[in-house]
Amino acid sequence: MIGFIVNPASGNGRGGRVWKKLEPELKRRSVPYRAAFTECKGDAVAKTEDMLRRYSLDAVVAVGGDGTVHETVNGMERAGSRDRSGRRPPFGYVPAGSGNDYARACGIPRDPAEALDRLLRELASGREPLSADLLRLEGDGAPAAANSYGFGLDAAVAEAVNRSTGKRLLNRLGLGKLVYLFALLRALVSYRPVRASVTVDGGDTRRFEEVWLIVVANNPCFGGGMRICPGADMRDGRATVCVVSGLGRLGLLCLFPLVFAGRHVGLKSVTLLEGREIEIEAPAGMPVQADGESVRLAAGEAVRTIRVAPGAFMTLG
Ligand SMILES: Nc1ncnc2c1ncn2[C@@H]1O[C@H](COP(=O)(O)OP(=O)(O)OP(=O)(O)O)[C@@H](O)[C@H]1O
Repeated sequence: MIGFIVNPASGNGRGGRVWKKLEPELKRRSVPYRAAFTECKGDAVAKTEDMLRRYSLDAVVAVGGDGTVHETVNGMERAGSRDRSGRRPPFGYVPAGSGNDYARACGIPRDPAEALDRLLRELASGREPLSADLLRLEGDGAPAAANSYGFGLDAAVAEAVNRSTGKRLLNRLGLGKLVYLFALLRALVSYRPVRASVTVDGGDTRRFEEVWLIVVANNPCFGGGMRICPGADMRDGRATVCVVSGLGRLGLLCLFPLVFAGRHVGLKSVTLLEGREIEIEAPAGMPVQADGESVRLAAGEAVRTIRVAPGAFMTLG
């Protein structure tokens, strides 16, 4: 049996529409399944955990955007990645969000019927699912990340979007992306870069001035297709770190379009590092996001450690 975690609100309601296409297909193919529909933020964590505790599953499949991937994978983590019969069902994904960075990294088709077909074929093949890494941020209750953690400007944008009161209305009008654009423009004007340092695998500490953002990534893209860490690979047991620092607002604006093609690599203001354990020392109030979802950390923490958990979950595709 396959357990589906469906976020009907993802992608401005695309999640609900995608499920309406998937369900008849599952019935037509006589695929046994259970579906749980998320109702609010955090619900996919609880519903995934519940699904795993109650059933023996061949796979747990998220239908939604990167936020749904994030919560589903964290729900699997909470259940110890095991189902009712003690097996480790693999994670599968049918993209229905607006960004879909996880799907990009895995080469999962954007078309839901194709994504489902690929997933079912893989399950039927009997091949061993691939193992994938997770990123874990040390600290009480901090969620794991499937794609990336971001510290700084990008996290300030995520925080502003989460708080936005007009988001629901704009989503209903199909203008959800405008919320991100407004939040980004505002952050570009108001965000103040900070001083920070990064230590990788206990080596030399690198110090940076005027830091706009630090991304620790498992996958190349974040923010809906920005190739911030082009070399990141969720199967190599390592994280890629990208630090954007030492430039003014105008410089940052010019850098922006380059990131979509990964052409920012090599610029003086961009530092890429790689390792298994990343220590970031930054002002305590620096905003943090995990897979695009804003994260609240205990106040006063100035040093954050992120560890790669190699092969922490199994994945289809
Ligand atoms: N029924 C619901 N109504 C409103 N929000 C929901 C519901 N279920 C889940 N959510 C929240 O919706 C948010 C967005 O989900 P998700 O990230 O999957 O979609 P997206 O933002 O459209 O896609 P992407 O992150 O790929 O751009 C998440 O914060 C999630 O917790």
